[in-house]
Amino acid sequence: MTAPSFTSALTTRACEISFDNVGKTFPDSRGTRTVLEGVSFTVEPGEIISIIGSSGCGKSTLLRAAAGLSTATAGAVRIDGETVYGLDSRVAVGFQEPRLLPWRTVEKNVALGLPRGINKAEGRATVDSLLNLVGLAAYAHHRPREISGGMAQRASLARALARTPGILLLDEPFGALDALTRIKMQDLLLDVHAQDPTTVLLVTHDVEEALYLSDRVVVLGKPEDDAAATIQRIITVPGHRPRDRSDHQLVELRNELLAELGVEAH
Ligand SMILES: Nc1ncnc2c1ncn2[C@@H]1O[C@H](COP(=O)(O)OP(=O)(O)OP(=O)(O)O)[C@@H](O)[C@H]1O
Repeated sequence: MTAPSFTSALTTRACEISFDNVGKTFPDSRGTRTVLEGVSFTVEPGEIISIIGSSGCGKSTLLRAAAGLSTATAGAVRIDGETVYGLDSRVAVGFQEPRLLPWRTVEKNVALGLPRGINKAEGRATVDSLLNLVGLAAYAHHRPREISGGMAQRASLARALARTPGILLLDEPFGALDALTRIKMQDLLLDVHAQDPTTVLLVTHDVEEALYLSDRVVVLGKPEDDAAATIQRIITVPGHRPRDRSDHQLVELRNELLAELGVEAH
């Protein structure tokens, strides 16, 4: 199924985001603990990059630093060359939970993502077009409790897109959805990106999802158990989107990555 075309009143200008020797140290009961160290890579404008790695290795920590929700304790995150110091109007973030306001309708929740200062007519046109895009036009006046989890996640994606972000940061956005809904959401994200190719940085536990969606996959990991995590390798995914999920090259790469993450795949 192809999503209806998206005609926003606004246009996206995809940004570059770069990580320059990024590190993060947290205080803990024994003093401090360095979770991430020496992370350097650049996401080109319009590129989709996934970050994978075992649980607790620091994927969300890296994304939070990119979102300006926390600060890197070493190195810098830069958007189009400018260091990130806090929330940036060019960035939108989507999480595993839809985080919709329960007392607002779907339409009003999506409108929350609109950039400040946008005029009413433009805002309305953008929200209508996004609701169409994510297949929620008929549910515009419903409250979050009246729609399914998958629909709520689509509303959340629409809210992130309402900002026409130069960078879309997604932390396990489809992780809580059933397998079928997850596949539909992945294809929706690809449709949206094909129509308006913004820069996407996605954290996922799902190696298959990373390979299906991304231009490149960043593998985070720890060289030793008690060390900080850093980049193990960056893989350029073969082929072009939309990819064939059963492509033998992808299946082999998936098995190789799962083995690296400590899972034997058959
Ligand atoms: N605010 C914080 N204070 C102290 N430690 C933290 C804080 N946030 C994260 N950590 C620690 O940093 C490490 C990395 O956490 P993070 O959530 O980034 O990992 P992750 O790779 O996203 O994990 P998962 O895949 O399980 O979601 C964890 O050990 C976590 O306990």
